[in-house]
Amino acid sequence: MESFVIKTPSSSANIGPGFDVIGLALTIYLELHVTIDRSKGSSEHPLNCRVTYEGEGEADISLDPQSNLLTRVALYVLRCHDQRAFPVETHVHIKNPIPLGRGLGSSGAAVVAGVMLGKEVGRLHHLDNDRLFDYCLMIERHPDNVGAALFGGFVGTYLKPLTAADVARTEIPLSEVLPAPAGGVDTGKKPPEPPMGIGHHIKFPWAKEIKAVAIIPDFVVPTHEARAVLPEKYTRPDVTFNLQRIALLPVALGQSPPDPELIHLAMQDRIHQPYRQTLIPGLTEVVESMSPKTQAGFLGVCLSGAGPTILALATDHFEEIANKIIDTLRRCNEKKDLRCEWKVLVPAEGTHVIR
Ligand SMILES: Nc1ncnc2c1ncn2[C@@H]1O[C@H](COP(=O)(O)OP(=O)(O)OP(=O)(O)O)[C@@H](O)[C@H]1O
Ligand SMILES: N[C@@H](CCO)C(=O)O
Repeated sequence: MESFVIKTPSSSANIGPGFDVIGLALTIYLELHVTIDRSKGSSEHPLNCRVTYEGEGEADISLDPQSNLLTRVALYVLRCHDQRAFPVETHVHIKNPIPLGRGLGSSGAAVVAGVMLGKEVGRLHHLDNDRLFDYCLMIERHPDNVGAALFGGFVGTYLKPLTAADVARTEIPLSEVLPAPAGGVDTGKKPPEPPMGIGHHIKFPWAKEIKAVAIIPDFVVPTHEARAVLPEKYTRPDVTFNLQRIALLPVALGQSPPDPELIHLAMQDRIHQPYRQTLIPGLTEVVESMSPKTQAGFLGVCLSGAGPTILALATDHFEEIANKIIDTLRRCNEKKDLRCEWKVLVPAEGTHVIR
């Protein structure tokens, strides 16, 4: 019997001005506990895989390996390597403490863990993390969450310009990359393989004094809806505003001791947060009311990913900061008893396999 655990961190994307570029891996981990009994002759489970699940969204996540996002992603990697199913007999137990659709990269973590699952069960040892990143980008098309979840820490991610033929390959509809149900009618057709070297990342330093306070409201904002409210075009002053801040952000967050005024300025944004205010009542009020001048320990604040989680960076006074943000969210929300959880997190290790 073979067994191993895949651990993948949650993540916060954007950190203010870095829309679709910057990601921060955080210390809430998705875990896959995998066992494979290759001695069994056959399996009663579809695709030779039994899926069990505990944690966030337990009632909603499909346990059918043909429909579950994680196993479909693993199967995509396997099928690109002429393996049509999981090895007999695979059991994947998913432990997921990352809240779904809240801006903490649950889908990015699922995609990264799924790609790693495909590599491990398929014994595809030649696939290094840079190549796995290409596979992730065929599924989640913005690199910030998957980059942070795969490589860990505080990262800048970017895509290389692709040839026309490669663009055509990455623009293949997701339904062809990840046919659902994955085991439907198996035509034996190989799915489109990712072009080589689509995605890249660079690691930024992170000052040890800085902690991330995640304030997690009890409602879902699906990423596709939060992307649909963004405009197609921006004005030159808004683009310049963000460029000026993104040039500061990685330096400001790497400096020890941190400079609160510089961080506060570097976390401002005009590309996504103002438009998402409609989906997250109170976001603008939180961003405009919090300042290092009036709140001890506070450095800066932003929307985490596509929201609704709010991410405050701070050196101390975490509870006071979280409570102020929760009060503002409640004041601006129709639901005055809006429930919010909060957690103090730090940069996390990237995806790894424990044997
Ligand atoms: N462990 C998992 N297993 C299966 N499906 C998952 C898992 N985690 C996330 N998903 C799918 O991803 C969806 C959430 O993705 P979405 O991109 O909307 O939000 P998010 O990734 O949590 O937030 P953000 O992208 O803003 O950080 C869930 O509704 C579910 O369909
Ligand atoms: N950069 C992405 C992250 C969410 O997945 C967005 O803000 O839409």
